[in-house]
Amino acid sequence: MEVPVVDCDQSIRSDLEIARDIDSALRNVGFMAVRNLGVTPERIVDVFSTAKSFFQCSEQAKQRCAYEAAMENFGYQGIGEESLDPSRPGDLKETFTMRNLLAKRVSAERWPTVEFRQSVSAFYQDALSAAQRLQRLLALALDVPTDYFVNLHGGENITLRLLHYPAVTSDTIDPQQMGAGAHTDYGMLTLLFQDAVGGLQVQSESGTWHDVPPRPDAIVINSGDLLERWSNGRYRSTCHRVLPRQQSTERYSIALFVDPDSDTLVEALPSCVEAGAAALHLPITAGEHLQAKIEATHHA
Ligand SMILES: O=C(O)CCC(=O)C(=O)O
Ligand SMILES: [Fe+2]
Repeated sequence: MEVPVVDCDQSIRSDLEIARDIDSALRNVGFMAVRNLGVTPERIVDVFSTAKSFFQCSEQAKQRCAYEAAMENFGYQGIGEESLDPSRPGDLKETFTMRNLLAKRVSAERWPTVEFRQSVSAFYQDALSAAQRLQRLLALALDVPTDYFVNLHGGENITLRLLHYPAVTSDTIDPQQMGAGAHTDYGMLTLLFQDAVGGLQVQSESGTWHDVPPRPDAIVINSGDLLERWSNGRYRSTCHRVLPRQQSTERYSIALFVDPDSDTLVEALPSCVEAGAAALHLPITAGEHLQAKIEATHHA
């Protein structure tokens, strides 16, 4: 199962052609590597350097910005505090999560530094523009008005997350532990920026795991549970995981979870349900799905 590469360069292809490629990638794999979405390499380098400086701080400094509650979904979580696969022990990663980060909901002292906040905010804005471009292409593929998805994502559940997978030795970890346990993403889309180390894997329908090799020029994008529901199963919310960094180098990645506003009722779109057939799932509000998932995976 290869993750298809999709080029979004509008100067060489029409939106319709790009939308067709996205449609085919999300149908077949649920993951794609997307080039030319408009996030500049400089912006990406800057935010990775911000993430590195933060995770290199002392445990005490990081704990000053500790995550407090799933309802808020903001702050630092240390190694083992989350199991993306709740049947496994805690993930071998540390994270800094920022839901709705431009909304100034949390007080200034819960941010590591002013520079950190500026760097992640600038990155967030660029990554969000890229996400909105994809949402408009998906609206074309799914035959809804251009801004259908953009309008349902005002930001209250859009979440930026910095991730650090430290190098670990096999004698100090539980053999059941993963960098990130097998899971599907909860919302509409995830944009994932990864460094050159690798470790992300996607699962095929037969259960086999396949590497998603890092590409310096592409963003990894996958469809989540709520897009699977909107599309009545046409797009897959593919299970994925990150291997632990055993006896090797550490890894950094950054994810933007593009999740709908809580009161959005997510139900199969007419273009995805055959005439006379029933939809695969009952309608659900985005808020109930997202909150239940977050609460099921957090230990602390
Ligand atoms: O770090 C990665 O490559 C993937 C992380 C991930 O799948 C997630 O946080 O949902
Ligand atoms: Fe994920």
